[in-house]
Amino acid sequence: MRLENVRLRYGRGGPWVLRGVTARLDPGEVAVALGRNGAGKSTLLQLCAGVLRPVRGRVVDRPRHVGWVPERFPADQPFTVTRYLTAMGRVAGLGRADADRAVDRWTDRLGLIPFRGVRLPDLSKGTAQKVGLAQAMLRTPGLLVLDEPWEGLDSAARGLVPELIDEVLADGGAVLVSDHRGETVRLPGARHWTVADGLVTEETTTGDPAVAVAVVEVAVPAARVAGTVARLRADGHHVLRVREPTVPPASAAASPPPAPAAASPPPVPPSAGEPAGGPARSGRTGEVAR
Ligand SMILES: Nc1ncnc2c1ncn2[C@@H]1O[C@H](COP(=O)(O)OP(=O)(O)OP(=O)(O)O)[C@@H](O)[C@H]1O
Repeated sequence: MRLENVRLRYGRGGPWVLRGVTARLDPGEVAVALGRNGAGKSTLLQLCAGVLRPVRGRVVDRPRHVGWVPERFPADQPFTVTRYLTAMGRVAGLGRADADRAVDRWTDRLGLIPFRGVRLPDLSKGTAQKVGLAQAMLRTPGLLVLDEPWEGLDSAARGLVPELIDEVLADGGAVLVSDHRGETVRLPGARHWTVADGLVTEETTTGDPAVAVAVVEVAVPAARVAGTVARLRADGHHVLRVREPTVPPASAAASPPPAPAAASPPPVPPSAGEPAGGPARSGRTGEVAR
C-alpha cells in the first residue's frame, strides 16, 4: 500500500492535519506510528484503513481485506458479542457457516467464550477491546490497522496483540499500529514512522558499526517465503534479499516428489546462527542478517 502526497484536514478552512504524506508499506511488514498527542497518528491510521479519504493525494494498492481496530471500541451497540461478531463476519464477506466458524475460533482465542451472550454495553473496557480485535481478525486481513491496541488490556491480554500481528504477517499481510506507551518494544522488527508537523518520517536504524554482523542463507519452500520473511523481520532480523526460486536439476526432477509441506522441516532454523543445511531445490533462498 502506498500513500502518495496525502493531505487531510477536518472541514474546509481547518488546519491541515496531514500535509503531504508519502509512505509505503509492503506485505509482510509492520510499521509503528509514533508521535506526540494530537500529531495525527489516528488520522493517518484511519486514512490507511480507508475509514477517512484524503482531501488531496491518494492511497493506492490498499489490500482488499482490511482489519481496523479503533482506539476506542464503539461498545454502545445493543448486540451480544456473538451477534455482533457474526454480523461483522458477514459484513467482511464471509458466508454464514464461515462466519460462525470464525466467531467460534476468535472468541476462543481471545478468551471471549464466557462473554458471548453479553451485550456490548455491559462489557468491561478490556473485554470490549478484545471484541474489537476479534472483529478485525474474523477474515484474515491483508492489512491490519491497530490504533493503540494495548489500551485497556490487562497485562496477560497485551501479549495477544503481537501474536495477532505475527499471524497477519505470516499470512503475507501488512500491519500498521500506533503506540504512545512504548508497547511496540514487543515488535522488534517493526519500521518506525514518526508523525510530526503533518508529515511522516521514517527512522532508519543503521545499526551499531562496532557490532559484527553475520549473513545466514536460508532455503525455504517457495510457498512459505512471505511468512518466513515476516517472521524473521518480526524477530528483529534484517532480511537482505529474496532470490527467485531455483529449478531443480534434471536428475532431481526425475526423483520422487518432495514430501508435503506439513512433513517438511521447519523453514526457519531454530537459531539465526545456524544456516539451513543443503542447497535450495524448489524453494527460494534469502539472506538474513541480525
Ligand atoms: N473528527 C475530528 N474533527 C476535527 N478535528 C479532529 C478530528 N479528529 C482529530 N482531529 C484533530 O486532528 C489532529 C490530529 O488528531 P489525531 O487524533 O489524529 O492525533 P493523534 O496523534 O492520534 O493523537 P492522540 O495520541 O492523542 O490519539 C488533532 O488536532 C485533533 O484535534
